[in-house]
Amino acid sequence: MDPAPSPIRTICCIGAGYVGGPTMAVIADRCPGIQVTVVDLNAERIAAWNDPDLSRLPVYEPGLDAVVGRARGRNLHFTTEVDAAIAAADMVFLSVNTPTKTRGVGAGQASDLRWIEASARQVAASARGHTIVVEKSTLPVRTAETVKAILGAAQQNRPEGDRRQAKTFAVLSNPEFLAEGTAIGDLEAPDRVLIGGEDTAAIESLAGIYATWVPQDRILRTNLWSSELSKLTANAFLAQRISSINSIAALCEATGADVREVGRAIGTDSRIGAKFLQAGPGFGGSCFQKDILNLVYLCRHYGLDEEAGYWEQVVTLNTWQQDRIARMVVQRLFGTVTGKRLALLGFAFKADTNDTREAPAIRICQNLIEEGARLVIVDPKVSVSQIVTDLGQPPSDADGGWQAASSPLEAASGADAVLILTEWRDYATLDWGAIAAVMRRPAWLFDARAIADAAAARAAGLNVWRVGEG
Ligand SMILES: NC(=O)c1ccc[n+]([C@@H]2O[C@H](COP(=O)([O-])OP(=O)(O)OC[C@H]3O[C@@H](n4cnc5c(N)ncnc54)[C@H](O)[C@@H]3O)[C@@H](O)[C@H]2O)c1
Ligand SMILES: O=c1ccn([C@@H]2O[C@H](COP(=O)(O)OP(=O)(O)O[C@H]3O[C@H](CO)[C@@H](O)[C@H](O)[C@H]3O)[C@@H](O)[C@H]2O)c(=O)[nH]1
Repeated sequence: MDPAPSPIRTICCIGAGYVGGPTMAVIADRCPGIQVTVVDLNAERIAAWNDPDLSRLPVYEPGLDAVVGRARGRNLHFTTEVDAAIAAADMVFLSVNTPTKTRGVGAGQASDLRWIEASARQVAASARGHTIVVEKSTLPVRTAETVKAILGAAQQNRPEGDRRQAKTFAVLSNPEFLAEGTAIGDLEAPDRVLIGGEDTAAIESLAGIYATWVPQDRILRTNLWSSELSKLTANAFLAQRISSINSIAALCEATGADVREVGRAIGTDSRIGAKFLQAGPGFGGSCFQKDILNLVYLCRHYGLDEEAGYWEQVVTLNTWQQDRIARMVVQRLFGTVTGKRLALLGFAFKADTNDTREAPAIRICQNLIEEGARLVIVDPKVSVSQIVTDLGQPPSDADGGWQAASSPLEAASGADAVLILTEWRDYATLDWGAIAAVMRRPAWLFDARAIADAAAARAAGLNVWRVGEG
């Protein structure tokens, strides 16, 4: 029989990123009796988490500042002292990055697990007594085997004569389903919490933490492999819906149908559901593409080539949608954008985040830069230095260059077109009369999010293209 679950008093989370930071902040907020320490090798990031000015946290998420403000210094700590935090912890979350491999076997598809391995080795070296190790990162199915093997070697690696208490470990999978921009709401009221494992006491220790604020029927327990695979599968299904609706958007444009009407018509079927049917410039973010490619790689690894091809098509269609939008802009601007000023509204991969990882804006901008356009980019949360990194070139006013603007009106000044790429709420209420007045005619609005007031833009004399509108 498994021993009774022991209450958790100290948590260490390795990785103070978009997941580690908000997730641990909510746990600390909801469980004042648990000391939570978030560690990272990146000293700059840790300093930002400790910044007394809560508007300067390294992750922008609505509501995060209030949660951090309540818990930080009380039972929520951010530090670079990784080993000490692991040694003090009853439970260690691994919340490190797992990007797609860029070289070697599986490059372009498989997950790069070097950070998971390094953090597991650090836990193996620094843990004391019994430690529950929780995979919070998104991982290929069966990664827990690797984590267990590394932790298991901790005992064997002990120097002879080491009389300290033996180290023991339990490994759990507890993937995170938060979406950026709504992370705090998702964490405070999740659809479900998923815990995979073999050790019942460990599972119940972790379930006990969540049960502080999550109803029991939303805490799902599975085996390790189902838990790991469920995370990849959830993202694959969500991304598949976006590629599906984007493919229909193109057909709507060609036939006179309207993708929003089609979305509403199919979304009211309770078997389909209304969510994730917004056509747009393609999905971005650090997860969807990486996780589907990982699924593709796993299918191929297990000899399931047809399945691999099926899922791969979701990513292919997404890239096609981004290229299609850039091509369409060029085509409508008389086949050339060389030397033309184009205002780009929104650079983040979705609204309410400063994250630009895999943002569709990056590829669309690169395509337009390649065509010689002069881009003027504005985003309420993305820094100029981030855009420099993403586009791989500093601002310039040359053909094939980009500059930053501080408002949509400034970006539109002298422009032939405004292109909306992120659905920031402010873009729904832009003053099209004022914008049209400063643009060069004939002028266009290309609304890849279908968020702007198209009637007002048309009334102001702009030509309007909206994604999915025939
Ligand atoms: N971003 C999301 O919305 C989201 C949602 C659900 C799941 N995930 C998954 O969660 C994981 C983390 O994602 P993220 O967006 O927070 O990544 P991130 O890059 O923002 O953060 C990861 C952090 O881990 C740190 N790190 C790496 N190795 C370390 C080590 N050995 N010791 C200490 N720190 C180390 C890095 O410095 C970095 O700050 C990924 O597997 C991702 O797929 C992400
Ligand atoms: O109808 C829709 C919904 C989303 N998107 C786009 O899809 C991308 C991803 O959006 P979203 O899923 O809301 O944000 P993420 O933060 O990437 O969250 C996803 O990826 C996370 C990381 O794995 C998971 O935890 C979440 O459950 C999953 O929703 C963004 O570019 C959105 O603009 C659309 O184009 N149309």
